[in-house]
Amino acid sequence: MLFHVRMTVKLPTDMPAEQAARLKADEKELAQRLQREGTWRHLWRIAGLYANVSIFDVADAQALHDTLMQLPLYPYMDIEVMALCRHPSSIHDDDR
Ligand SMILES: O=C(O)C[C@H]1C=CC(=O)O1
Repeated sequence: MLFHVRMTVKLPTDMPAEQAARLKADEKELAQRLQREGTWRHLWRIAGLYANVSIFDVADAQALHDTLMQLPLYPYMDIEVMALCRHPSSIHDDDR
């Protein structure tokens, strides 16, 4: 099942730089693993914002929830989710 996810990162302004750098590095490692595994299908920066638009490919809403909760930056993100289904005019066989 595909989900459109928008994540907006809001790190506390008083977070020590080292802690922020560690969180970002851990997030990057997991994000890249999930992309290699096919779970995190698309990851785009929203221009001008510390935010992204992503497409996740997971079994169901529970699996998406569990994946998002694992993200190191999860406690510092606002997350909006939209469930997606196949568009009848899509030419992409893997849109499901
Ligand atoms: O930078 C972000 O948008 C937040 C998060 C998502 C992937 C990643 O590496 O960090």
